[in-house]
Amino acid sequence: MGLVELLKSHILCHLIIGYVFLASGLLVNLLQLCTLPLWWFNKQLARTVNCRLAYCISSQGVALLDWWSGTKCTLYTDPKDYPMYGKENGIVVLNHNFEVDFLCGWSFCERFGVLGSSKVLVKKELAYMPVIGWMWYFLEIVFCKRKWEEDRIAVTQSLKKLRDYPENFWFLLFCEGTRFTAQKHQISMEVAEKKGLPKLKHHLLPRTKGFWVTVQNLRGSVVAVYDTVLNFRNNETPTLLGILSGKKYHADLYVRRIPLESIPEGEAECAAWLHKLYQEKDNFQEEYIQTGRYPGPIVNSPQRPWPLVNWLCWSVLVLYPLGVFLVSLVSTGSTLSILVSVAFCSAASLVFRWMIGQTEISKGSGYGNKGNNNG
Ligand SMILES: CC/C=C\C/C=C\C/C=C\C/C=C\C/C=C\C/C=C\CCC(=O)SCCNC(=O)CCNC(=O)[C@H](O)C(C)(C)COP(=O)(O)OP(=O)(O)OC[C@H]1O[C@@H](n2cnc3c(N)ncnc32)[C@H](O)[C@@H]1OP(=O)(O)O
Ligand SMILES: CCCCCCCC/C=C\CCCCCCCC(=O)OC[C@@H](O)COP(=O)(O)O
Repeated sequence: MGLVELLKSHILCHLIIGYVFLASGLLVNLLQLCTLPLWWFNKQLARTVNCRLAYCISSQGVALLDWWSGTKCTLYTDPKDYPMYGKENGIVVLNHNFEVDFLCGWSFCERFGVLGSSKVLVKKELAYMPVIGWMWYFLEIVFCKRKWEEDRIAVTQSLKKLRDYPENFWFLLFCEGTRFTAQKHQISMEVAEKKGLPKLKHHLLPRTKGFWVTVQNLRGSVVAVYDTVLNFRNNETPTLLGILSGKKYHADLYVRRIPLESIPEGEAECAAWLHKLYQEKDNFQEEYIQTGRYPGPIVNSPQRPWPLVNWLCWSVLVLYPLGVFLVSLVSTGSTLSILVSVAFCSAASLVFRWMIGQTEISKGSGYGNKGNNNG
């Protein structure tokens, strides 16, 4: 292991990265809170300002993936569709097998200039997470309880609000509703059998209601569905802790652009369309496993330097006062103030570790398991 690798895997580096993320993130959350009065005077301006502020947070995740760990993300897509990416609103349908799929998603959003405005149908539990959950609130992210009777009205209302959003956005849907595990797969295939649907080898059976309600409510504002399949080379299953330790991975993303007008309007027809899409996704996944490639050519989608610039700026801004504080603490601080500071740093480290834990599949929800949500 070289010196740089050793440094990247050192806990002190992780603590510094965690401190920069939490301190800058909470500052941004505070700035977002200050934009509240603006919503009454100029809603569109408030939304644009919040997109820029959110970029300051999510692009730190991209900096970690692209610049710190050096992970490469390769895009397979039709070159004819490429110029449209980032220039129109799209619904992204992605497989949900990996702990860092959201980071790869963010990395592509960054490359196409839609990182600050990107949206997702996300489980309500994440709304309470400091920094990211609070940032999402100001981005008008759509939260769901994964209980349709309770979600139907709230999700529809949130989606309707996005119709006049002033920035181009991608709306991410993990239609499987939860991360892939062998047990959840087996249960969802039992459901597929009962419903007379063909079995899927690499995906859980998609939940169709969220997709239907999203397509219906964003029609006219969203132009296309981006069917996307994500995989990592060499059968790797990357983790956020691995990325934090500087481990380099190689992601391959397949994107297929489908015009929204080709998707049926009726609920049953739309559901059938989505089931067919997942059968096709399953075939692309199989092809990747067999050949290490997707259909279609690789298109160069270059990284931009802004996530790194943003990260360095925030690091200077929050590390300098920390340094000054630590020097004065060591030189003049009482034992009590040193103990309080140590306790505070330990609590912050625990919060950061807890946030990372939210990405770990082994700590995932029981949604989709037997006895849980219609399983
Ligand atoms: C060029 C590059 C392009 C792209 C780049 C890629 C991406 C970048 C884009 C954007 C990035 C933006 C942000 C990313 C950042 C972070 C996000 C990170 C993670 C958060 C994600 C989540 O939180 S996922 C969980 C929440 N989301 C969802 O659940 C969405 C899917 N779910 C639905 O749509 C649901 O329908 C629902 C949530 C709306 C309602 O849930 P409910 O459970 O009530 O669902 P249903 O009513 O649909 O379920 C009941 C029906 O399902 C049948 N059933 C029962 N058991 C099962 C089972 N085990 N599996 C499957 N189906 C089952 C049951 O029989 C019912 O059937 P019906 O016939 O009655 O419908
Ligand atoms: C330079 C600093 C960089 C910091 C990098 C960012 C670190 C942020 C730490 C945590 C980010 C948490 C984001 C959580 C979003 C991902 C969670 C997720 O993937 O949810 C799973 C959900 O779909 C389904 O849940 P279940 O599978 O049912 O359970």
